[in-house]
Amino acid sequence: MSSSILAGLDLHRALETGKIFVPGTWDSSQIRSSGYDIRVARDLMVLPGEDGRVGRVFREGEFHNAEVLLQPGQSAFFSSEEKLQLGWDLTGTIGAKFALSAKGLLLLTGMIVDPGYGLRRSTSGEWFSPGADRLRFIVANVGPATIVFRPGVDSLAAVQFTKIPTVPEQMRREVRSIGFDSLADSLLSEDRQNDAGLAFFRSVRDLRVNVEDIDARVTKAVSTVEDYDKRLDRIESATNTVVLFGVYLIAVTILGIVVGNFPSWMKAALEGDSVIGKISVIASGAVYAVAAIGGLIAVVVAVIKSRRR
Ligand SMILES: Nc1ccn([C@H]2C[C@H](O)[C@@H](COP(=O)(O)OP(=O)(O)OP(=O)(O)O)O2)c(=O)n1
Repeated sequence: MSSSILAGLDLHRALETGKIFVPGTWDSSQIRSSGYDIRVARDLMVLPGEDGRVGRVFREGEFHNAEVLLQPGQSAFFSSEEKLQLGWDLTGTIGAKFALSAKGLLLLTGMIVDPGYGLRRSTSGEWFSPGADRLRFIVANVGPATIVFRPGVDSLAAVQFTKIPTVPEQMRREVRSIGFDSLADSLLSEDRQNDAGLAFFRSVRDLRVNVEDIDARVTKAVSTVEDYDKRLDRIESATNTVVLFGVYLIAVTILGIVVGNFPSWMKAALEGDSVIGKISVIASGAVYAVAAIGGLIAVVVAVIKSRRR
């Protein structure tokens, strides 16, 4: 007999006869034309804590119905709402859902659901379903925005079931997931020492928090330096004004002395006999007056300019 993917009526029939999930744990709205969308369970999950680290643990039967927010960089452990009891003639293939991948959800999962997953062998050798086994996933938000999950409602992964030749009696084994057992030890135990498969994403998140902290400090330092720069500018401008004012005062004082005494120097030179003396007094008086007035104008212009800065 060849293998074939369960689709349409065959898929419905397999679901309704309990060959895939434990009755009451699956929902017909999740059926696709050739597969089934697994939902996030309301229990058996580990959610990020307050500081973004693995924190809140919901064990089997501890229900959490509120929305789960997965911030960028955060990761979580989820189980399927559906409980499995897969027949010996079926196998499942798990895949990510593109709508979630497009948001940046990274789904860490095994790919295969083995025939007989969820079944146990009794001491008398009979196979039965205790109705307990789920699928388990580690997810990480590696996207830019918060991803929201409604436990018991939202889809998490897709599964395609394939009809295969029935596993012969002598080859049947209870299917255990060593991966989950080791996760259960580290994530669900009271004494949680690490974040199991989630550590990488926590480290990335911690790194981002550190970088944001450094960024904030650099921005603050730059603004402080700019502040000091402005203050230095103001001090420099005030100092220049004081110096210019000093120069102005000296210039005005000398000008005052010269203007006050010039008539008497002029009179003495004109009454004297020396022609050179007369010319030099008149020339030096004129040069001094031009230089002093020019200097005064230059100082006033410089003061006005420095005040405008
Ligand atoms: N996301 C998944 C994928 C698989 N399984 C279940 C169904 C599989 O039949 C069983 C074993 O699958 P894997 O081989 O992928 O898991 P492990 O590597 O943990 O198991 P093992 O080491 O036994 O191969 O685990 C699960 O619970 N959750």
